Amino acid sequence: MRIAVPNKGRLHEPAEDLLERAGLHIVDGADRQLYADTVDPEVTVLYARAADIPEYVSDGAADIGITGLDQVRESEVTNLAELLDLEFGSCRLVLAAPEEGDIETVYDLDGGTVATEFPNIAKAYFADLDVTVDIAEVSGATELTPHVDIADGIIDITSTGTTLRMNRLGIIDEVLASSVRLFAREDVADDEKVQQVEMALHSVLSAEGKRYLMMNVPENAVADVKDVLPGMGGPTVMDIAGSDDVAVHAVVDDSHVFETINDLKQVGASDVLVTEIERLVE
Ligand SMILES: Nc1ncnc2c1ncn2[C@@H]1O[C@H](COP(=O)(O)OP(=O)(O)OP(=O)(O)O)[C@@H](O)[C@H]1O
Ligand SMILES: O=P(O)(O)OC[C@H]1O[C@H](OP(=O)(O)OP(=O)(O)O)[C@H](O)[C@@H]1O
Ligand SMILES: [Mg+2]
Repeated sequence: MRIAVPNKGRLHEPAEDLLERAGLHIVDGADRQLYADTVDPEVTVLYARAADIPEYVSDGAADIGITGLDQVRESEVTNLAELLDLEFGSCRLVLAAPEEGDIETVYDLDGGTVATEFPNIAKAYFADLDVTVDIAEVSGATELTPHVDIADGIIDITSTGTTLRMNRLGIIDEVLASSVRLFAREDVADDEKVQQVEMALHSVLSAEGKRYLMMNVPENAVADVKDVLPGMGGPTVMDIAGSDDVAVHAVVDDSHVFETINDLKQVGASDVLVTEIERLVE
């Protein structure tokens, strides 16, 4: 089973980091530039450009891929199944035009030209709205094109909005909200190995924003402690050898930890430990 992972650019590091945290450690292979082994002898990594990954998975060069939804849509391959939203690389593909120009809605672009690195997404977007435009395909610096009379508007990625602002371009419409996805070729999506990888990555996402609380509690205060804990399911209660206290363990949302610890102290808990959770398999 082969996973295609971005080889460079902004998605490379977070994608590798996620595999690491999921326990799918990458072992230095002979040629890490192209392929790498993982701790699981049945799973290898293929490093590829973010834009090529959907095609590679579709064609069988890899079985699973990690890349942006924008790249999956642009590739127009139809045999992929999305397994997970990996919740990084979030951005929006937007239609934008010069702020001081006379283009205020998408319909003002009818008969005009739009520059983009995403010609297939752009064509589908305008076809849907029945707006006729020429698509000028560019490979970067799209934001410049309206200022050098190459295009009337653009469809491009924005995240902080800095680049659009610097180029005095205003957003007219959102074309696609994107983030990085885990996807597999449909014919292998239900395979055991694919499911195992999905579960491993999912467990990392599930643990995000959660904390593990451990504390000692007098036996007669356990009911009060349970009332205070907002955690998932009931807490785990364990005897402590040679003590009248019991140990209570629970998983709590990070956003509730501050308040919960104060409440726990009030009802008699002591020696409260808060730790991070690496993975959570539900
Ligand atoms: N602000 C952003 N700009 C560009 N891409 C983003 C942004 N935020 C998230 N992404 C995601 O990252 C993908 C771009 O990956 P790519 O490998 O091209 O990275 P890059 O950092 O733009 O590298 P390159 O130097 O090759 O342009 C996009 O398709 C999108 O899914
Ligand atoms: O809203 P912002 O935070 O400003 O981000 C958007 C910009 O980032 C990307 O460019 P990138 O840095 O990838 O350079 P590139 O055009 O060379 O790919 C994208 O093409 C936009 O230009
Ligand atoms: Mg880029």
